[in-house]
Amino acid sequence: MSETTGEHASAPLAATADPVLRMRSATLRFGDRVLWNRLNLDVRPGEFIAVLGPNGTGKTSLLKAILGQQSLSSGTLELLGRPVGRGSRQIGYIPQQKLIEQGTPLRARDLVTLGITGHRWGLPVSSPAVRRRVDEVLESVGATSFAGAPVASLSGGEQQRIRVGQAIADSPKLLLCDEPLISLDLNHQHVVSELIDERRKALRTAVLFVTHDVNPILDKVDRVLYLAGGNFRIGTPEEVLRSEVLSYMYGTPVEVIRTRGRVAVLGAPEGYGVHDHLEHHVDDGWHR
Ligand SMILES: Nc1ncnc2c1ncn2[C@@H]1O[C@H](COP(=O)(O)OP(=O)(O)OP(=O)(O)O)[C@@H](O)[C@H]1O
Repeated sequence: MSETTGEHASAPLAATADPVLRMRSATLRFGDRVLWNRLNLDVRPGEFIAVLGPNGTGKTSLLKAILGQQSLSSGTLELLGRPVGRGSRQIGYIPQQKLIEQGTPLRARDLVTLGITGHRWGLPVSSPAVRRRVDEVLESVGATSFAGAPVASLSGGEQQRIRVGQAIADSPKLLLCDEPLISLDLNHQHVVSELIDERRKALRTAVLFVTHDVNPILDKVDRVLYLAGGNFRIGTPEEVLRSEVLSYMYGTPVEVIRTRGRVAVLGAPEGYGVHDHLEHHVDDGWHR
C-alpha cells in the first residue's frame, strides 16, 4: 500500500504556519470500542479537511472533542497552542442540520447575532457595532432578504445559510461543519459549500468538514481524514481515496472509482461499524 502523507503540495503557505489545531496521539474509546486511536493531526490556517467514513466511526465525536464537549481517552488536543476548553470563540460550529421547529420565536438575524454575542453575555445585543457586523454577515451569506423572517418559516437551504452565518459571525480561526449539506438540493449544496470556502480563502479560516459524500466539495479539499474500523488515514484525496487504502481499512475488498471528477466507493460493507482496531504504525502526522 502506498504511503499516505499528511502534507499537501498545493498548500505551501499553510504548511509553514503554526497549526490552528494540533492533535497528538489522540484516542477516543467508549468501553472496548475504539473510535480512533493515536490520531496525529495538524490543521493549518486556510486548510480544508474533509472528514469521511461510515456511520458510527467517530466523526461527530471528533468535532465534539475539538469543541471541548468530549474528553479524549488519551493524547492531547491543542487549539492555537492551548488545550481546548468549552465555548472557544476561535471555533465556529455548524451542527448537523435539524429543521428549526415551527413556533421558534427567533428571526434569522437573531441567530446570527447570537453567533457574536453568545460568547459575551454582557454586550448589549443592540449595540451598533454588533448590528453592523450582523448586517455584513447576513449579506455575505445571501440572507439579507429574509433576515427579519422567523427562522422556522425558512426553507432548509435558507436555514442552513443562516447557520453558516451564525458560525462565521465571530470570525473563528477554525470552522467545524457537521454534514452541512445534508438534505440540501444540489443548488443549495453548491451555495453553502461555496460560502464556507469563500470564508476560508478570505480569512484563512481552517475548515474541518464532516460529510458522507465528498463529491460536492472535492475541488475544495486539501486533505481527507478517513475514519473506519478504529483506523484512520490522512492525506490528499488522491492518496486516501484509493481501492487499496480503503480495502485495508475496511478489511474487505472495496473499489474506488473516479469518473468525471467524482469519486464512488463500491463494496463498502453495509451497516459497517467499528471493529477491533488494527495495529498501527505511528509516524508524525499520519498513519499507515
Ligand atoms: N458519550 C458516549 N458514550 C458512549 N458511546 C458514544 C458516546 N458518544 C458517541 N458514542 C458512540 O460512538 C459512536 C460514534 O459516534 P459519532 O456520532 O461520533 O459517529 P459518526 O461517525 O459521526 O456517525 P454518523 O456518520 O452516523 O453521524 C456511535 O456508535 C455512538 O453511539
